[in-house]
Amino acid sequence: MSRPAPRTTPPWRLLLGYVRPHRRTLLAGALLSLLAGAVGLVLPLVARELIADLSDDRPIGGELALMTGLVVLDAVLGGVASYVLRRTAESVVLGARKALSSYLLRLRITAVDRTEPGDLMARITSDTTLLREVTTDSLVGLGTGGLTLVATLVVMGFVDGVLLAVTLGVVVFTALVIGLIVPRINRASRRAQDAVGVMGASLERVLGALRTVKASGAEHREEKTLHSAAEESWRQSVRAAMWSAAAGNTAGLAIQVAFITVLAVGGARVATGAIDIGTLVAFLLFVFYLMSPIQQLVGAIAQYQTGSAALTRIQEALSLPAEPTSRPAPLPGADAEPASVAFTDVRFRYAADLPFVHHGVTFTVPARGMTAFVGPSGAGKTTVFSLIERFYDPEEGVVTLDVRPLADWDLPELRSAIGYVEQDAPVLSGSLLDNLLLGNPDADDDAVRRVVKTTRLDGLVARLPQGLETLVGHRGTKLSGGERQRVAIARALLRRPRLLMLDEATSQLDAVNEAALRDTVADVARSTTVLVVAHRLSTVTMADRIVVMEAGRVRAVGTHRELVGADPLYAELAATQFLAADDSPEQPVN
Ligand SMILES: Nc1ncnc2c1ncn2[C@@H]1O[C@H](COP(=O)(O)OP(=O)(O)OP(=O)(O)O)[C@@H](O)[C@H]1O
Repeated sequence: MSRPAPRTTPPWRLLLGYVRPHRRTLLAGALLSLLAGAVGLVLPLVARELIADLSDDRPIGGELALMTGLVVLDAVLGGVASYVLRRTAESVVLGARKALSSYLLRLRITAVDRTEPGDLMARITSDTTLLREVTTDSLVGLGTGGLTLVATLVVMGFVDGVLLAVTLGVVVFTALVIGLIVPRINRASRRAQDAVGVMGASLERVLGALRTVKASGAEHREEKTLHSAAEESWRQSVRAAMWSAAAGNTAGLAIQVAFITVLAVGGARVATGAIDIGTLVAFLLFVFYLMSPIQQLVGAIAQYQTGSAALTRIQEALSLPAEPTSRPAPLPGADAEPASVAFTDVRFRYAADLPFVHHGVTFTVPARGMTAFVGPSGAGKTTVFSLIERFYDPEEGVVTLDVRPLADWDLPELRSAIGYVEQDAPVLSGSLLDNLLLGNPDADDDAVRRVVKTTRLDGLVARLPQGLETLVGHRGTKLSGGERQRVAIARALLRRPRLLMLDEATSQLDAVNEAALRDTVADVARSTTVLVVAHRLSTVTMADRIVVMEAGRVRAVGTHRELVGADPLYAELAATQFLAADDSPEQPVN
């Protein structure tokens, strides 16, 4: 699914969209089960023949063979039908899961900021599962039940029109009652699924920070939140079950009422000679025969309500803003030129109801060399990187890469030019090698070895039992903070980016590793454009250019030496946090 589904799409259309690719198999399954039903209907007729032959002392071998054949055929047809239907239903679930997971991977970061990942996970795992029953019970039930109902009513019409009108009166009245119940099933199912989403979100929150939860002694409170979400889901599911049962029983009751009414009206008609007693008996049998399709239909409608609540939740996820689909772009080649970056009067806020973070940011970074961003916490330094990656778009002003506005870039092409080490240097579960290759799966062994050496991970790799194949645990918990940072840097370097962005990438490193990485970064900066958000002056003093930011504005740009003299804020930062101006190596501004 490449476009968000419009909010107005009714759930059944969405369902048909998922079912359409499997309509032939679904139809085949439905026909097979109808056929199995028809074979089942023939059996009593053969049995009647058999009994007649027995009482007339005629041989019954033929009927016995036929009945055996029919029983086997019925079982085979029924088995195949249920396999085909179930398989189709699983394919529908698969289709929905694939569409939804592809879509969620393309979500815009603005959408991710506004949603709970745990709830989105519940939509992919739990809500899609509900489509299985909707496909088989609901769609097939509606088809086969509806068909049988209509066929039976037609036959009943031939038997006696007046009695049919009486039966229809009862059926229509029941339909109205069930029509009142159905929205309640939908509402309760929706709330039950929402509660599952809340549970997913709470679980994700707790498991993502279990150490902090334990250290804060918050298990008990978190447990309460989880339990109350689980209980809410239970309460609402039970409510849905109650209304479903009420709908089913209403259908059963309606048949009894129809039976009594037909008996009374039919009896009167027999008394007046309008119909004979045989017709009345036949009609009453048909009334009972109606029970099965009506209950099948009611079951299908009730099931559809649960499914449509799930479909609505799926549809909501598919309506979140996403990035356009496009082919993955190749990484820049070894001879690719470094990129230049410029911000012109950029004004940006994370959401319309939040204050502006950038109030007209302007700076230019030429190709090659290292530019450091410094300034107080919250000044908007990390936001600069987020805008360059196009996680967000500025409200006003222009950001360019290679003098080309970012809006004119193909997104994968833009991102393939950039290596980005985030502030908290995330490491994904999997092996160390998986993590290194995340940004460049085609990197050869040599490149990996080189980058492992330059980021000083070689000691770690040698120490680990399975070397690069060692699993690093959920979020890289088996690594130290400094090791995680070096993995993140190695991953970014392996992409051979035209622009390398490091957000406090050396903050957790010890002095030896930091010095080594500083040399590596200085080396990289000779052939690539490097942007660093720096909190340490050791990083800053080696920069070719420093951009001092304060409260969403650029205060000053210059070298360490220039800024210590020219910018009071920078001088203060240097005096309190960093080093003295003399520590600056002689570096020209590009
Ligand atoms: N995803 C977000 N949604 C809403 N507000 C955000 C988001 N990310 C950052 N902010 C806000 O934007 C402002 C600037 O954040 P930013 O991370 O760019 O600052 P920074 O200069 O990098 O700070 P630090 O040095 O502390 O990392 C902060 O006030 C922050 O609360």
